[in-house]
Amino acid sequence: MSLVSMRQLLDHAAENGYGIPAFNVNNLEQVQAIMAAADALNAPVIMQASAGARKYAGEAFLRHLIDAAVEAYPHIPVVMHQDHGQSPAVCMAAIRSGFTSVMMDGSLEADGKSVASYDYNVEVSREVVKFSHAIGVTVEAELGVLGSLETMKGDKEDGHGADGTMTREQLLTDVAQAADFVQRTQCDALAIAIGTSHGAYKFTRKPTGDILAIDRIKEIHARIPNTHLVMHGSSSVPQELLAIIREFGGDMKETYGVPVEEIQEGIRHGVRKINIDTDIRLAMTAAVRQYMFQNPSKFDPRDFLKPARAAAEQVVRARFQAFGCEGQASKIKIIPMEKMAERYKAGELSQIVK
Ligand SMILES: O=P(O)(O)OC[C@H]1O[C@](O)(COP(=O)(O)O)[C@@H](O)[C@@H]1O
Ligand SMILES: [Zn+2]
Ligand SMILES: [Zn+2]
Repeated sequence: MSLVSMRQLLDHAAENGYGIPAFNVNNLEQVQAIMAAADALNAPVIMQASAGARKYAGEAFLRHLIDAAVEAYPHIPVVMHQDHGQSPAVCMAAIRSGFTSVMMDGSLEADGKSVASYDYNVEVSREVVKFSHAIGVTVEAELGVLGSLETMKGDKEDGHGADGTMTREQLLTDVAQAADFVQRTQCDALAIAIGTSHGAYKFTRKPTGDILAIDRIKEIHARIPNTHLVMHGSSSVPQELLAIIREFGGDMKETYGVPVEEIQEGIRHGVRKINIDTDIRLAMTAAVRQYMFQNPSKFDPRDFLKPARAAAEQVVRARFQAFGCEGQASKIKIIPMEKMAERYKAGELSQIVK
C-alpha cells in the first residue's frame, strides 16, 4: 500500500462515527510505536511533521521513516501530513516531497506571530486548496487563534503563535465565519479554536465548559456538517505519567490536559482529527527517567529507548481505542490520489454549508 489521502480516511471516520488521532513524529521510535499500536488494533494512521520536527530531524529523514512504516505495514493505511504550514510555498514544498495532506495555517500571517486578517486567511487557504486538490492532496485550514481561555494568551504551538493578550472572541472560532470560510475555501478539514493549546500546560484545573468550549464544536458542526473538524493541542496529559516523571526526579508542575471524554464528545459532533504530541513525549520521558534511575550502569541507548517506545505504544493504543479506530483499517479500500483529484474536479467532495 502507498500513502493515502487524509480526506479519504476522515470521510471514512465520519461515515462510521469515529475520530483519528494525528500523532506528531520526530524520530524512529515514535514512528515504530505508532505503527505497532496500529497493527495490533487494525487502526488507520495519520502521522504529522511539525516545523519543529522538520528542524529537528530534517524532512528527508521524516519522510523516509514514514515511507518505511508503509513498507513494513503494507496493510495499514497511512497519511503523511504536514502540520502548520505558514505559507502556500511551505505547503507546496511538502507536496512536492510526497506529503498526501497539508495544513495551511492562515490564522497567523507568514511571520507566524501576527494575527492575520480574515481575508488573508481565506486567500492563502483558497490558494493551497486549488493546487492541492488538483492532485488529490487534502487541505486542513485553521480559523480562530489557538490559545488559553484562562490566560487569554495565544499559544506558541509548532514554533509559531500569536503574541500578547487576546479577546475571548479571537480565541473562539466564530460559527458564522466558519461557515463562510468553508464555503469560500472548500478546505477538507478545519482546525478550530476552543481553548486548547499546545504542550503540557494547558489548564490549571480539570477543564469545564468555560475554558474548554466543546459546545462551540456542536454549533460549528451544525453549519458545516461534512467538513472534518480538527482539535489541535489535544493531549490529555495523564496524571499517572506526571507522577512517574516526578517520582524519578523530573520537575512537572500541576497541570491538566484535554480529558478523553471531552474529545469523545467532540467526535460525536464532527471532530475527526485529534492532534497529539505531548502525551507521547510524557510517556517516553517517564519511561526513560524510570529506566535510567533503576539501571544506573546502562549506557546503550537501545536499553532505554525500548521501554520508551513501549510506553509510547501504550498511549497510542489507548487513544486509538478511545476514539473508535480499532478494527477500521482493513475496512478502508484505498482510493488512489489521482482518483481523489478526479472526485474533487467532479464536485463530489464539495463542502455542504447550511
Ligand atoms: O512541539 P511541536 O513539534 O511544534 O508540536 C506541535 C504540535 O503539537 C500539537 O499541538 C499537539 O498538541 P499537544 O501538545 O496537546 O500534544 C499539534 O496541534 C501541534 O501542531
Ligand atoms: Zn495556528
Ligand atoms: Zn497545532
